[in-house]
Amino acid sequence: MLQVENIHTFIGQFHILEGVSFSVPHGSIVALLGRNGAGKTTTLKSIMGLTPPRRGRILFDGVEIQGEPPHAIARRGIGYVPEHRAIFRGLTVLENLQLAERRKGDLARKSDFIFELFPDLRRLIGLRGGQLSGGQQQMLAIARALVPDNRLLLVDEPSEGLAPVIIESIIAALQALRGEMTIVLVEQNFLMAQKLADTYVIIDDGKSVQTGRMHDLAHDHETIRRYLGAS
Ligand SMILES: Nc1ncnc2c1ncn2[C@@H]1O[C@H](COP(=O)(O)OP(=O)(O)OP(=O)(O)O)[C@@H](O)[C@H]1O
Repeated sequence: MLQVENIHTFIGQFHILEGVSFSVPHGSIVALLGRNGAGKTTTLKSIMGLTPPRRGRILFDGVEIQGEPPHAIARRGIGYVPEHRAIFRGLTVLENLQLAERRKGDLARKSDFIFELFPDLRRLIGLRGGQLSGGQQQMLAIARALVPDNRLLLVDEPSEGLAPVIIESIIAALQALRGEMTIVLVEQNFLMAQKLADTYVIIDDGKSVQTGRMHDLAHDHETIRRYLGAS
């Protein structure tokens, strides 16, 4: 579904991505792993056109999308759940969801599906974003990406700053999306990545250095120590 081919991305004069390549099969969950500052967020932003790559190709359903503006890339059916959630704190849950509509009636069409996945959001519908807990904000951020007809979700560090029990509920929700959505997940929490992802891509110093099956990585202590800095 998604093919990232040797992309190079600059931010200002800084050469941040120096060759990132990976592919995302339809219906799979792919985890982008790597240390802080390795380039995982920049990879997601490059796919979305927010920091467009200067070199390389990005194909979505076989069509080159690099160089298109972010709104055009989103309209192809790619949803972005950014780091730190970026919900509108002064707007209600309902208003946050309404703003995510791409076509009139999107929310009405999707609301049963969304509230089945996140029952808490129905109860919280009138509260402002800023009144929600971190976990509830994360659920809203994911729900927002489900309002329009997206087929691919790019989710950046959904576990960040959340308690283990809340992380479990986010894992369950993303697990429930399997089959409906193809997902690229950036995650520092190795256990979360391990529970969700089919395959992994390790990004180190702006380059993709290793890919494989997530199941195999869990036993590869040398790779984990070298690139992820975890025991
Ligand atoms: N606006 C910017 N200006 C300059 N350098 C930047 C900018 N944004 C990111 N970088 C640098 O690009 C590199 C990659 O950052 P990126 O956020 O993609 O890493 P990451 O792997 O997602 O790590 P983290 O988990 O810390 O977000 C880092 O060295 C970061 O300092």
